[in-house]
Amino acid sequence: MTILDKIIKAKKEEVAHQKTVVDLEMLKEIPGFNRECNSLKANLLKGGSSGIIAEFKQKSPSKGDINLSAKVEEITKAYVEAGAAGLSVLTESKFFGGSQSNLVKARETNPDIPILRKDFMIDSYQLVEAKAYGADVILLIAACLEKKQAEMLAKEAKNLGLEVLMEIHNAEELEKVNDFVDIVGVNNRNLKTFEVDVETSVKLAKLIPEHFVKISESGLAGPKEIHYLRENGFSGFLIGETFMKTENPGKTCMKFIKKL
Ligand SMILES: O=C(O)c1ccccc1NCC(=O)[C@H](O)[C@H](O)COP(=O)(O)O
Repeated sequence: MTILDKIIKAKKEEVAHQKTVVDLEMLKEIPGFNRECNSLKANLLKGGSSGIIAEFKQKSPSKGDINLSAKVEEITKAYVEAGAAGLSVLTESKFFGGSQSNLVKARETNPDIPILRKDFMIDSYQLVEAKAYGADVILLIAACLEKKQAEMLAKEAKNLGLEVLMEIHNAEELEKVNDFVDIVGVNNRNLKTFEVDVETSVKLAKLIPEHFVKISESGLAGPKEIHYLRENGFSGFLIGETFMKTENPGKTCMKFIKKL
């Protein structure tokens, strides 16, 4: 069983359980559900944008514990002050130590910044959750979804006013990118070996249709890589560990952005 298989198995169980705790109608009554979303796409395309999507990530399958004592309000506020174009908040708990409550807190602390709900989306229930708890953008991982399922989830997300980021790891997965997708993300992390290689982004960029906003994800460690990726057509850069592993993630993010 691959790590992705394990995550999706656990996610199916979690979603089934969650539906029995908070049903769809209850979710739709949460005030956040009727919010107007902030646009990550617009922020990434804005002149002078850092393009940095700064992630709140406390642990991961590849690195284990990263920063378990981190406080989401403090760090996301500092990321925004540092000039991040958007935030990414992990809500997957078992493998990444995330939570819905972190998403809610990040939203309350930072009302105007686009927030990506970073999770493994397999069911429309999770889209309603994402909207209600404060996300503006949802992630669809091509490797976890059938083509039809990806299209249905993307369409439903758009109907809720959310933006859609679809993540690919290879050229074959590009065929799952559909007309409802706003942003295509190339993940540099090989999910079998956990190795990261920026060349994955550069190679795939040439195959992604021009009209999609492109972001590069994972393993980004320094401004040089960001310049190289910009030269290759990327407008956004999703960074977690490089910031979160330091004593002061907000300060590290600020120093990083100043060097861009
Ligand atoms: O980070 C992992 O170990 C991981 C393992 C399996 C599936 C997904 C995984 N990461 C999700 C992400 O996309 C990253 O959190 C994100 O791109 C930031 O990456 P990084 O800057 O390397 O923390």
